[in-house]
Amino acid sequence: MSRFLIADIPATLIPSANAILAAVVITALYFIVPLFIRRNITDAKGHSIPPGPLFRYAFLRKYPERALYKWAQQYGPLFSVFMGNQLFVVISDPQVAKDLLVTNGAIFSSRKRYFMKNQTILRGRAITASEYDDTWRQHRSIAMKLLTPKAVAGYNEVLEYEADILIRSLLKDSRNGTLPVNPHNYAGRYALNNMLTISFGTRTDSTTDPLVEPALHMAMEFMDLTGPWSNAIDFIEPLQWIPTQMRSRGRKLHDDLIKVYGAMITRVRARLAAGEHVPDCLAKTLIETQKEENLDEEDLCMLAAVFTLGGVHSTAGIIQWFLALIPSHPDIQARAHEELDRVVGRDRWPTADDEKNLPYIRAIIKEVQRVHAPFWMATPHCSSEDFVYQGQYIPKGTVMVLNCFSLHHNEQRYNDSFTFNPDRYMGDDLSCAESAKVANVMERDHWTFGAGRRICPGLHVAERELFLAISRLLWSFSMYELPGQPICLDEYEGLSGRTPLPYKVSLIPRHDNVLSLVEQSKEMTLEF
Ligand code: HEM
Repeated sequence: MSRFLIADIPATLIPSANAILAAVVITALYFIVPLFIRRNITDAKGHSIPPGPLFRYAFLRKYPERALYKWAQQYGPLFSVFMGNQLFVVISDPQVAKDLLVTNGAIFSSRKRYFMKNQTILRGRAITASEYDDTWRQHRSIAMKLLTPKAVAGYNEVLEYEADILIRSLLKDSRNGTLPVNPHNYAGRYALNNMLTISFGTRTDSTTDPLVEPALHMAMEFMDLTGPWSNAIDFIEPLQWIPTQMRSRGRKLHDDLIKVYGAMITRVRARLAAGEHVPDCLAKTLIETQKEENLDEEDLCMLAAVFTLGGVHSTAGIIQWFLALIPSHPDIQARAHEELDRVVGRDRWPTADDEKNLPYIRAIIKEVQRVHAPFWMATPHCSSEDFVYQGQYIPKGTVMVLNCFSLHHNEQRYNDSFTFNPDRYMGDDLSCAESAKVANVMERDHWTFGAGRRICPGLHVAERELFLAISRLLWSFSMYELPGQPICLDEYEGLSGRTPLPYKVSLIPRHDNVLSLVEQSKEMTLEF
């Protein structure tokens, strides 16, 4: 039997070491390069996905809106970018936003099953994490019943009371304006109490109440873990299989939400069972309709939690941005004070009824929302069917991003868009909810609450809260930066919901009636 020896192969047929090396490199590149370089995707008719940057990204962690703004200038109002294997399409033009998210809302209203937010923390629940399906419709419609303009009118007394308490706590803790304050916990407790009242019929009675810290911490942790661009773990699947710190934080947050809000649901249930009076609130509605609506315990917790997750950090963030901005705009502050003195006078607080007569205050609030929208990328939607828009292909499963930063700095819509200028909203009498429905999309005030079928269901209550807090802050105080401590307006905290870096502000009461009015409002402790 003859044996085959390498030596028998003609020398010309034996690959050289260089050729082997080249083959290995080419094979490696064949498999590795696509992991880093975008690929074109076309439909059967040859339509390509929108243009976009050459590379794929694992995350865009710090200030992603700045990258989106640059790319929008380079690639146009509809561009695409790959995060790992996930295709993102970014909308930076008002008409495109309307055409896709509103007119074609049946196709562009789902949510991607992000690993951190949707799968780990909220487990597909809490409205915001549900795909566009019957569960989402059912849960959203339950929540909406508590958030209609009529329902909000019913909470007016509570919201006004909490606005009094906000002013009272600031005045007290600043020793009538002699000490500077960091507004973080005050704005946070104001928004938290409003949401606790609507969700559980309860409130916290001081900034040191044991619920304030965990509730604000969970809201902050949620914002930090759920940035739509910030987590490599969302886009690189193998990272999801190993026990990383991110994964543990996500799981812990899920467990904490169930523990804290589950205990509160249990408390409401026990009180109802004992025949005690429980004010009308989300938890009561959920418990009473649990069987009929076929909700399990986790649905209850997550639905109750989403009001504080969605409604605290956002509203409190805008109040903090307002207090950060206004001291460096003394002319704007003076005009607001003049309007309040003229319309409301100095003997009483501004109330919700005054809103229509305070156009400049309304304009300030809209302008703060424009220049400091808490969510520069709103909450991304996801397409549930293939779609071709103006010759560009958007495959099913694409993450659709509303690029609010670019929309809010569109020079055609907002002249000198990087300047804080409330005057641009003078003459705009519409609420944010009304403005979201205007026929000419170039006249919409801003995109802070998102767009289409997923638009924020809490916008009526948020608008009322913001009006009461901001009009009363302006009515009560003159606001100043501390000498040598300018407040930073460019940097911020939060990978999803943005809040200013910690700062202190000096709040000087404008007149004696501030003191006498707050003395009339006592902090109320509710039995819970
Ligand atoms: C100034 C305060 C607020 C801002 C800026 C804000 C902003 C947003 C944005 C941008 C979205 C995503 C919209 C979209 O997908 O197109 C959203 C969704 C949502 N918001 Fe708000 N929000 C605020 C207050 C509230 C409040 C007070 C509540 C609850 C009472 C709330 C509950 C929700 C819920 C449940 C969703 C998910 C809706 C869905 O997926 O169908 N938000 N919000």
